[in-house]
Amino acid sequence: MRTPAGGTRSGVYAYGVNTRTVTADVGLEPADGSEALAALTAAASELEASQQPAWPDTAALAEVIETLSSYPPLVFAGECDILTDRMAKAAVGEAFVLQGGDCAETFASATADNIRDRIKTILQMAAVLTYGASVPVVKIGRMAGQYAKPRSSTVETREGVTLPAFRGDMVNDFAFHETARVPDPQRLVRAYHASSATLNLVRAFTTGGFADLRHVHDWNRGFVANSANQRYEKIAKDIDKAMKFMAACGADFDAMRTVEFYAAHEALLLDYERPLTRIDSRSGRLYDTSGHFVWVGERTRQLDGAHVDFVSRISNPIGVKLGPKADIDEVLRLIDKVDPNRTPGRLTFITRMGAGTIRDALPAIVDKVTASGATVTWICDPMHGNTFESPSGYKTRDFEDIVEEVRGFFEVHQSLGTVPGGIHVELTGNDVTECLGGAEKIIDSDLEKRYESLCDPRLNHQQSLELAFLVAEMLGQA
Ligand SMILES: O=C[C@H](O)[C@H](O)COP(=O)(O)O
Ligand SMILES: C=C(OP(=O)(O)O)C(=O)O
Repeated sequence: MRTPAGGTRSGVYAYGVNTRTVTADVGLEPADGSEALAALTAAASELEASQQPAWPDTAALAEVIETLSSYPPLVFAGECDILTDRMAKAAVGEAFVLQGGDCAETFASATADNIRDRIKTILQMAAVLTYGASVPVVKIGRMAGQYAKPRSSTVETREGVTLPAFRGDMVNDFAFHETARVPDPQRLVRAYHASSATLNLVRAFTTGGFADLRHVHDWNRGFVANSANQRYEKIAKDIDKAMKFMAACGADFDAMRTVEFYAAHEALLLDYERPLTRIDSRSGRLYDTSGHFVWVGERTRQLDGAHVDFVSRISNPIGVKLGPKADIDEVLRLIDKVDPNRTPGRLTFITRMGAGTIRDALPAIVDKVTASGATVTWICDPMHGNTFESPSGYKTRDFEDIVEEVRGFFEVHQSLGTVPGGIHVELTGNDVTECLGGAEKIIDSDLEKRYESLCDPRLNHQQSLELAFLVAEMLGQA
């Protein structure tokens, strides 16, 4: 798509992302990405894409894809590039990444209070981690797009009735009846609007004064006072002292009222991600404008599959999940495919091995990747390798296992001289009872009290902060 030279700058062009329909008019001949975009679209029909819904109404789907293609980008190419730089810093220990948010966002829970509380939790965690790591924390919400889920089974059976599995609000409804579970492409459009509203609020909260470090520190003091844990108290007191010292030195706290905050989700539903992929008019490169950072999951990272092909064609920073059975040759080929130019910050491996497995499974992978000369960012997801069914029948995780996997992650990297670049957690700002343990000592019989996740169990507000204090200790010792 070449655009005519001369004229005035269009708003869309100014942010560095061209839509398919908007022609920028800026006196420059922007790079042409139309061939790359056509190839990306063509790959849609050529490659096997796992974990996609069987949309019953393909004409309705085609209309929705057209609609999404005409909508404005949710994020901008320039923002994605900044995040790539931040991820590059995390790869070499000059930053630490905190990715967190719901397992599965829902349309109903995209409320101002829920979004505020999740951001608040992430900001509180980030303040503690910044102190522990003594480097900037890159804050990334698992939000504004995390509406689709890969499933172990295509169906769910309850009391002898078998229906299609719930695949996330972007696909079907959680209610267990036949019509609710039929994949409805209109939900892709709803997901776009819910993501747009969420991002709007995220941008307001993170730039409008809510994120002021002084408030965040006060919230943490409140948490520590209630927790009565001396280890956390010590860290909070140390942060207090550091802030007083900074104030005495004349630090401008007003300049710390805003924070950078990025949005991430699994690039699972290609019928959503492809139409939101746009040409960056500065460079002609493609960006998936549905989120700043997108990742490919453990179930969809086939080398010759559509997901890996898709992310290899876009220029966002990319994550790939690696489970305990990840094959090292496959991992090296993934690097060649997703990061052929070895761009710092481009590729993040999010390892999710399990607390009992990480010390055995991770070293060989990190070692071989390092030996290959590639620099990737290593992030620990201590959630997905530690899920089990409790005696009362809830899918849960134990807080101790989660902490233990992060501890193993740090130990492995320390022993290899490589960099533990961040953590990726499923969390909520609410007081749910989904994961066992933590200072509140949630036990199996508590799970039913407030189990609200529609898929996997999340850390609640309190458990999330505890994790941050414990990881800050690990960072302090690293
Ligand atoms: O979040 C990850 C997966 O979508 C989830 O663990 C799959 O859950 P299932 O095994 O219940 O399908
Ligand atoms: C599905 C997820 O994880 P994984 O691909 O690691 O199982 C997830 O993070 O939502």
